[in-house]
Amino acid sequence: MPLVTEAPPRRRQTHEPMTHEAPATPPASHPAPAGIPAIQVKGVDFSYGDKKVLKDVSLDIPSNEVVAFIGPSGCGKTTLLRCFNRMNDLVPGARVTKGSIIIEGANIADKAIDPVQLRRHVGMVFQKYNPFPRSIYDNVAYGPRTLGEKKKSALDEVVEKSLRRAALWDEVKDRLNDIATGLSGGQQQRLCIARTMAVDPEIILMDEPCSALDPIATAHVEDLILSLREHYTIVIVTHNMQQATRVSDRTAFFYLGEVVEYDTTRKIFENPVQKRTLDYISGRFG
Ligand SMILES: Nc1ncnc2c1ncn2[C@@H]1O[C@H](COP(=O)(O)OP(=O)(O)OP(=O)(O)O)[C@@H](O)[C@H]1O
Repeated sequence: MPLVTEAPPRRRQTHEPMTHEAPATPPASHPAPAGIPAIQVKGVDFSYGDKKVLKDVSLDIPSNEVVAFIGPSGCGKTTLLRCFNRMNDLVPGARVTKGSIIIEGANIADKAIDPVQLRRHVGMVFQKYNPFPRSIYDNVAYGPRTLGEKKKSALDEVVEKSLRRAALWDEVKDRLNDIATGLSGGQQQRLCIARTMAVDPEIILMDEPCSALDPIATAHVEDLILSLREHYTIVIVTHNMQQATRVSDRTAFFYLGEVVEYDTTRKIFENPVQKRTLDYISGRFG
């Protein structure tokens, strides 16, 4: 089903719409047909109060790719990421003042879009892992339970599937009732990714997901990101340019609220067109 009932179906037929009417059956993942971007950003300006922080940003994020946002601090990467699931709605005075963001063929600013449903389609993983102080099982089962799933067998299934997808199952299968905050940092971040996946999003936003992790835990999460591309579209904000080269298919370089250059990651890092991109990736500023 599409995000809004009046739009023609463009993606998964079984997916719950982002409008208020929720179907009873949990959806299955079906990536968009090739050629339809998962996210289209068209000429977006964004302001916090009267401070404009994004200026005429346009880019298409293809389905089932990993797209990295890079650029110096304060250039608007996280702001754009948080536009994709309307997290900025929670910030007083924050708003898109021009342009549109299209996900699954629907303008996500449309009144028919329910932000809660939108956040099911567009999940988010934060910089600082933030599991609930409850069991490993309960963390992953939380989303499906909130959506009304009560059957133990169905919850068991989604918990196992999500933990397997997060490459964590083998490490935690014998202690699912242990408190989640007792896991290592890297395991907690992978648990948060499993929790995000448990409600079957199509897009996962990651805001510097490895910045609080040591190199080994970072490597695990990077491997995970690469394996998840098969099922999800991933947008990752990172300050780590090696990480962008390791995990992403495309990279957007932001500077002072604008997208200076957006291309395949190889092109951005090996042969950028813009001098500012070259200066940034070669460490001349930032
Ligand atoms: N809640 C807010 N209220 C007001 N201004 C904000 C808010 N959040 C961010 N900003 C400002 O918006 C601009 C862009 O911030 P944003 O966090 O999107 O940049 P960023 O590129 O992600 O930076 P970093 O890499 O440091 O996380 C900055 O000038 C920042 O100070």
